[in-house]
Amino acid sequence: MSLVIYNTLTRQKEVFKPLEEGKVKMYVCGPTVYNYIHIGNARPAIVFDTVRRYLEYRGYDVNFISNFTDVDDKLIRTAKELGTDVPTVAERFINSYHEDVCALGVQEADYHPRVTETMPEIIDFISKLVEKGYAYEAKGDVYFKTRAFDGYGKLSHQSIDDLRSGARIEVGDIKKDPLDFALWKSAKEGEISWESPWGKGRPGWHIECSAMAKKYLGDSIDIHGGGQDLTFPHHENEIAQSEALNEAPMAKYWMHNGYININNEKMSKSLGNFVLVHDMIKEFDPQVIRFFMMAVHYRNPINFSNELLQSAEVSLNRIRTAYGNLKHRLEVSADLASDAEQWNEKIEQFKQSFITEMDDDFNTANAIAVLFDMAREANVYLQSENTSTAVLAKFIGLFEELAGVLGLTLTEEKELLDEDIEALIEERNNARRERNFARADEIRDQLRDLNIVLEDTPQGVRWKRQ
Ligand SMILES: Nc1ncnc2c1ncn2[C@@H]1O[C@H](COP(=O)(O)OP(=O)(O)OP(=O)(O)O)[C@@H](O)[C@H]1O
Ligand SMILES: [Zn+2]
Repeated sequence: MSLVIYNTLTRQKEVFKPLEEGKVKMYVCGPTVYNYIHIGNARPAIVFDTVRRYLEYRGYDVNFISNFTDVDDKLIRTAKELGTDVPTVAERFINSYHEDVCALGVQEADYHPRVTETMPEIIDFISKLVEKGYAYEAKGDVYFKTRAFDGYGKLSHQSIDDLRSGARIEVGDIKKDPLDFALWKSAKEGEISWESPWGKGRPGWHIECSAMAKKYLGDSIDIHGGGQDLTFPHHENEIAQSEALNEAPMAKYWMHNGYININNEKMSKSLGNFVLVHDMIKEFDPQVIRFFMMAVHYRNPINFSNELLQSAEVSLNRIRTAYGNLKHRLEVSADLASDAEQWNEKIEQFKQSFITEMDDDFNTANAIAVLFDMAREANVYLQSENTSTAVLAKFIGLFEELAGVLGLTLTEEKELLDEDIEALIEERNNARRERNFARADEIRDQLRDLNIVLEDTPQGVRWKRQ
């Protein structure tokens, strides 16, 4: 069986075959860092983190790049409102982005380039487009000449004539065609700006991704991803810029995640109907939030509600409980079983089913259903008193392996309360009095793993959190 991916470019599932065997070059459009991210913005972060994890699980060497848009109109406006400058706003929200998505189990990309550190490459890219006749300068701005690029509209499956009839030149526009878009914008008085052959200014939004993908991954990449709303115009424009310059397909597979809606309307900052990750993770276990996203196929919409989150919690707990019970049995019981081979085979089949589901365009919803089946079987197995330690360990190992591919951990990380710590210390004191040093050491190690250090003093045991 091989992995198939739904490609927005061809509107069908295609067998995944990377440009270079065993390697995957992947670029995902990242956030504009002028605010905390909402749960909708978290979806591409979680979806493409899972895509990356699964590709790695399947043995690919993945090079994953995701940008930060750290200068644009919204950042300039926010800086003004807060009475500070653009780099300060960007730094603050890049940090919060990392904190929020890290809580959701998202691993950092191999690199997160920023617009402000890619200026020479962006300016060079635009200059070459002007040289090749794909772009023109007008009053300090530079525009991409859309009609000069043949394939315009191929990603969003729209003809250039239809697009043109729907667009019109606004009053005051200096571009020649309504579909032309800005590659470079001249600076207004007092705005953050960079020197360029066209005077002081800053890049338009689309050009940054073309320049960064080329700089870090080369002219052609394997997977380009982002939210569905980026298909047009952002990704269409990226294709026009990159393919006009590089004369090579920008990406082989274009992947887009569906929306998180609220009351069937896209969650977005402009509509004001958003829930911030920053606030949500104070109330909900972030793993439950991740599970809730994984429970739906990435191309389908999700209508966000607290009830849906609560049911995700119940579902995740079913898997966690089975996993916890297996671990407990492994700790307390001897190796007693006889039909281990049959069970080992059964467990192996769960792994194959999980892979089959994920190979089908990363169908995490069905992959989770496999985890449920496995939890049910584990519970059946635990009903027998004669369990084999090898089978228990195999169940546990596979739960950890497969949950790990989805970025989930199955143990709830509860913070120990002071009373819990003191109770454990008391138990350790008793163990020592009874000369049960093995148990006493075990408790010390358990606390150390939770970053709690014990100090034996003449006045008794003292403890502190590290
Ligand atoms: N409701 C949503 N559901 C799924 N993905 C979304 C949603 N809203 C934004 N995204 C995605 O989040 C990523 C970050 O985008 P960006 O920072 O530009 O946010 P945005 O599109 O400006 O958000 P908003 O629409 O709230 O203003 C993009 O890939 C975008 O497609
Ligand atoms: Zn982009």
